[in-house]
Amino acid sequence: MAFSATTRQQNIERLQNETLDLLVIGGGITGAGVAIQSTAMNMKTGLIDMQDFAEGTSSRSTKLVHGGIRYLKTFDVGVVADTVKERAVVQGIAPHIPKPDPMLLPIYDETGATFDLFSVKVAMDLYDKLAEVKDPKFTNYTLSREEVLQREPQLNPKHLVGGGVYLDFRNNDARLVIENIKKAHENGGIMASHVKATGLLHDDDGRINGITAEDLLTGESFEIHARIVINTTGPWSDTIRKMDHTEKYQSQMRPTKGVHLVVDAEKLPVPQPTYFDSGDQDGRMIFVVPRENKTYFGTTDTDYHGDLKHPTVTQEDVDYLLEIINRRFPTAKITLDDIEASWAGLRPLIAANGSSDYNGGNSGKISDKSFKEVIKVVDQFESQEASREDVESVLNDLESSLAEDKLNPSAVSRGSSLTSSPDGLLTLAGGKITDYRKMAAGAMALIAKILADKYDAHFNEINSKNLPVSGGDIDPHNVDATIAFYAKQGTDNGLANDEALRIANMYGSNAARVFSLIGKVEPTHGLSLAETISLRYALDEEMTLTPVDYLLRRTNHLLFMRDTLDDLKDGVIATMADYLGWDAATVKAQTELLNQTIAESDLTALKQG
Ligand SMILES: Cc1cc2nc3c(=O)[nH]c(=O)nc-3n(C[C@H](O)[C@H](O)[C@H](O)COP(=O)(O)OP(=O)(O)OC[C@H]3O[C@@H](n4cnc5c(N)ncnc54)[C@H](O)[C@@H]3O)c2cc1C
Ligand SMILES: O=P(O)(O)OC[C@H](O)CO
Repeated sequence: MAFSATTRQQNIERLQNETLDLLVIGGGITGAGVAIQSTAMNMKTGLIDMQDFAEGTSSRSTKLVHGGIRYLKTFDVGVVADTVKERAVVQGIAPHIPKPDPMLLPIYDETGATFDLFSVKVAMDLYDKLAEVKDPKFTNYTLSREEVLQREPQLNPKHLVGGGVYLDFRNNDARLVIENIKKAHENGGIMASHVKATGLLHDDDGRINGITAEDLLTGESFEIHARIVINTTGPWSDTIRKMDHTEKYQSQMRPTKGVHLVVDAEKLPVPQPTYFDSGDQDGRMIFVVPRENKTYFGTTDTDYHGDLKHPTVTQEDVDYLLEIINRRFPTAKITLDDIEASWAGLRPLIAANGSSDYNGGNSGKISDKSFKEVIKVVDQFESQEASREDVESVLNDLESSLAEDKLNPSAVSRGSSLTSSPDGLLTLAGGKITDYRKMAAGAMALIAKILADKYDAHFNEINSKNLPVSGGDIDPHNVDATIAFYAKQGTDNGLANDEALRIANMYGSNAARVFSLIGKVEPTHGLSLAETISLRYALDEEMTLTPVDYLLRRTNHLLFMRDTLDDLKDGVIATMADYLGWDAATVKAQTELLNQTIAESDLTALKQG
């Protein structure tokens, strides 16, 4: 189904002229999850993102679907229970994306270790129980020191006492977003990238009924009218909440930066995803993940106060991660020059969140600071110096005692928050990619209630656990055979087996649409047939507007194919220029943007000192 640059233009015109039931601000995984469910319920839904879909945190994660076994250490069992159960749900609705990939957790006998051999078994058993893992292929087990070293001989043997192996899933985060967005579009949603919410509109009763927006590609400003507006802007959530120009809204977000670095697999060969303590007694655990023929590792977890759009990798981040990696893999001797790619993302942590509140309602006592604010605003209310809304706003932003500022970033809950401002702006923030479906289902329950109560508008119920994303029409219990079946359509039409498998794995049940382009589009500008049909599909059906959209988010070439990227990029730019009718100035600008993105990713500036 066409979902192209032309579709974007048409959708912007529709957003200007039609009143929506629901407008979603933010096209990361949280907004995409709301949009797929609201459109499945036949709500007239619009979604805008000021960047490309998934260009925020949702393409900058550790690329896992996992419950966060380390959160058990901070007794955040609620988040783990909610999230780890969702692994199987996400795999069920997007079978071509998350893939089971058991994690090796080496245990070191050192001060501040998250687990010892006893507690890791307890944690893994609880993790499996919560996730209802029953397949003996995937149930957890422990390894002796020798068995761990047999698997990963490069690991430092000093103080190593053994290890655990438990099920988690690898993920393609940006692909999960775009497949939700595409399905929402297929359901009739009105989606547009590079459209920025610039202000909130209110009716005569002061209730939010839309936004002002700007098409960032043309500079055109316009209004979008909707019965309900939900803010799913992750790290930007406070920015939207404060657009009301009411200082009463306290910040609720505490973004922390996480960095990943990529090296060639030969530099750091790991047979499976590996997860261990930093060893710095900072509560951090570090992932080392094999992906394609690379290995990436991370992450840092540092409070962030900079530009939300462009978190960057600093020398300090690199030093922190390399020190840990070279200590845990002493023969690897990874240096800055070995880094081929990198990415930095911002966790949209909720400062005052003791766990997830999918339908509102927080847990934990309130902090002393909040307690004083409550007393003050109630006194002001009683002396008519404050309104009821003022009191409600302070209550809305209570800071739980569990998340005082002094908590170190890694101890802050990864739970989510669903709140409603006094003017009716909904905000769904925090959480993880792994529980995006559950977060959205909670929000949809509230949205459906508001539409019924306020507008007498009723919509069909859905079971979002059975709502496949675009490309997800695959039996989740028979993925490999189905992917192989799809791939055969590629090899039958002249593709090499590895090319056909890459396309089948990437697009799932949409692979047939990609392969159907063979014979209709001819390779140009030196691109292979496989790359040509993949790029054409991205342009026709994935609202791909720039080479960075394609090379970083629709595919992961920029991160995991750095060594062949230079042979590819000019052909991608030239082919897009033909398709989109770019003039020389646009080609130059897009080339510069791509080169700048690549230089930022491979840390050219740091390497040049
Ligand atoms: C380092 C790191 C590792 C992680 N690893 C994992 C993991 O492996 N597994 C997991 O489950 N979770 C992981 N997470 C958490 C997960 O990535 C996030 O919880 C999730 O991506 C947040 O998605 P979101 O849609 O809420 O926010 P975002 O993805 O940031 O989306 C918000 C969107 O809103 C848009 N926006 C902002 N302002 C406006 C505006 N004014 N108008 C229009 N659009 C606007 C932005 O452009 C952005 O695209 C990780 C997070 C980090 C930082
Ligand atoms: O929640 P953290 O701090 O473990 O960071 C996110 C991980 O890297 C993957 O979810």
